[in-house]
Amino acid sequence: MSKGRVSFMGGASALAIGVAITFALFKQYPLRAQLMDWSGKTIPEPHREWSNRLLSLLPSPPVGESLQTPDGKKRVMVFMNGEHTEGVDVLLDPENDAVEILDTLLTPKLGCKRVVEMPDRNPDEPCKVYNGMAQRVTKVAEVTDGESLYLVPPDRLFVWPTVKVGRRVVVPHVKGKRGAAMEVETLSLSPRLYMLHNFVNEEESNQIIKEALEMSDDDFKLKRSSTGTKEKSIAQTRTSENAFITASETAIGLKKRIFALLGMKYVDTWADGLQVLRYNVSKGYIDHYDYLDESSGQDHSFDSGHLGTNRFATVVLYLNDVEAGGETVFTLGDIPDGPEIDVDEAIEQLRNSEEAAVLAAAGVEKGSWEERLTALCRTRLAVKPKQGSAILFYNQVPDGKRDRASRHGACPVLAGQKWAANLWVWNGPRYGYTELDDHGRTVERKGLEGGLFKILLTAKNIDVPGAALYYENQFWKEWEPGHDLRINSFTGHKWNARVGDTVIKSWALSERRQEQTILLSRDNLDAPLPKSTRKAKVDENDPLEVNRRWHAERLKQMQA
Ligand SMILES: O=C(O)CCC(=O)C(=O)O
Ligand SMILES: [Fe+2]
Repeated sequence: MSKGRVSFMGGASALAIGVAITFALFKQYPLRAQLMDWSGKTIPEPHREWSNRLLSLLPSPPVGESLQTPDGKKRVMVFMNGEHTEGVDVLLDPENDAVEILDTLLTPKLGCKRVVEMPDRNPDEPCKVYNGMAQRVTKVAEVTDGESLYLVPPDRLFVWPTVKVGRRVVVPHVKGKRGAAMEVETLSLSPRLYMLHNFVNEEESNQIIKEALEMSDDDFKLKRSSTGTKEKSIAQTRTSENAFITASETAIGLKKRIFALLGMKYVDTWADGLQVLRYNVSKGYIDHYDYLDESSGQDHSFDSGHLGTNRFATVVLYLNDVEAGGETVFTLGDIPDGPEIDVDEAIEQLRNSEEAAVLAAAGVEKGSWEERLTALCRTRLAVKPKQGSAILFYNQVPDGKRDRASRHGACPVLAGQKWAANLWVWNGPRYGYTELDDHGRTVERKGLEGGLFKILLTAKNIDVPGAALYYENQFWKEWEPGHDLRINSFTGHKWNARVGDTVIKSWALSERRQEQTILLSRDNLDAPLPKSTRKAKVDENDPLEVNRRWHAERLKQMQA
């Protein structure tokens, strides 16, 4: 709330709006705050210019104040996306329901507008209106008297409001196979972190674990993570085993449920695959950000605060109960009570506790990241896994910029085993499914109109030694004769085979058939084999080579 800018005025006044429809908006109640601009100057009623500056409008009603809603009207508080202060008090008239233009009326009044001005987009496009359960509302009939509404700019996504820690909201519209009601509980305001109670049931959890264990495809099956490493080596800072489940009925059901909870329409390419994680004793994941670096690629803009796309929200599903440890910790998060304990002191405390022996027995050394993280897990904002629950947090703030407070890690397991699954949801098509348009905006790759069709591709090399498979210009995998590659692909994808730098064969997948095979053999090449099939020696530190490795790794993850 913008303290110091609040003034009160008596009397009542109604704002006439220049539209033929008679929604009663901004009715001023006795002792309610007046409209003012950023400088604190009161805006005289006849001259109210509704601009972005007016976002500092009104404080929430004083707690405990009860004001009667005039007969037949609905009284709501309207806030900007993700906010819970500086809302405006609005009266809606259900009689105008037929008009269905809630957005158009509310938007200019709060100064809600596009975050990024685009020459080819209408600057006056109204903001979308959501209720506090992530449901889009367009008619007064869908509004409940007394509830809060949220305005979401046309180029942004709804973000769950953080009203206060401990607040619980039931979400009956998010369907799932469950007995008990699904509830969203606010755990922290910064980062925006929520506990999703009863989000997955036991049967689904077990099914996902089973599918991860049964997976045989080399690229997706349960194995040590290679995130942040050179190809084929394993990560030392992420010691869980991961598997990507991309297409099973249970995984897709969970993905859809997550999108519904976020208030988003389900689009497969707006999320990575469901990633199943298994952590044994002492295993964890160092604190990190889920969003990708803005400099990560030239062919995609990761700048989500502007025209690009990046990982927007993360949901971590807890698939079992963990005996000890295994929390998800937010190392920069606000802790509800008590002063923050300094890291060194926390490590000291840990070394004097019984847990130190557990870590030592598992080979965790003093001074290691595992030790530091375990210490932080005891002293920072941390969520204990509980079968059936999940957490949601946002990696971006409501205007799309990266949220530095979203840094988190997986605490080393201290007893038992932890099974979890995560979904990284993007604020648009994810990397690998995009191209940049004339404005540098990340858009869905052309040629994919009409919907993506998923293809399980088998790549067979009959007799061309030294070949490699490329996804457009990006290295995918070494592809030697006799070693079939199994790939999840989509219509519109372009693959090619190279020997050294020479493209010897290309394929564009256009057929909407589920299982397809591409064949590489000496007698069906597009270009002759280069003279020497011996591969050029690679300089590991060459920036292009570093970039190529990065792309190959990211793509493998995102392809899932
Ligand atoms: O396992 C967890 O609790 C968190 C995992 C995580 O942060 C990730 O996979 O990005
Ligand atoms: Fe993460």
